[in-house]
Amino acid sequence: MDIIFLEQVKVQTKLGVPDWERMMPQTIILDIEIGYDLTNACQSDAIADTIDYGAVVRRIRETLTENSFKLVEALAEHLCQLILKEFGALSVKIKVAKPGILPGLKALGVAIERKV
Ligand SMILES: Nc1nc2c(c(=O)[nH]1)N=C([C@H](O)[C@@H](O)CO)CN2
Repeated sequence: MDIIFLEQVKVQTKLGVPDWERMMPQTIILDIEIGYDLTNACQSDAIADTIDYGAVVRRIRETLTENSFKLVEALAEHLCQLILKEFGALSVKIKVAKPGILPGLKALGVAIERKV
């Protein structure tokens, strides 16, 4: 499977289990691997034959402004389903990290993979 990757994407969103945590946006960091057949794009050199990674980032920022989640798990699932359905990806692997939440560790979060 060919991969389009987006590394260390910083996004502002309202996220967290306690109500107070969702009152203000916080920074999360996303690592995303989008599975897609890039054979045609490699030959044609045409953006129409691939998934425009800039469009994916813009859509992620938009949906994470419009939506608020309690769990990083729910946020990760939402993004996987959006990329599969709206961009025609064959698979999506996503890691969602919340930095600076607990003392003594750099970040925590989840990583999930979904396929069509
Ligand atoms: N598995 C998870 N555990 C926890 C989450 C989560 O999203 N998934 N979230 C929290 C709180 O939001 C915490 O980050 C801050 O109070 C706790 N555990």
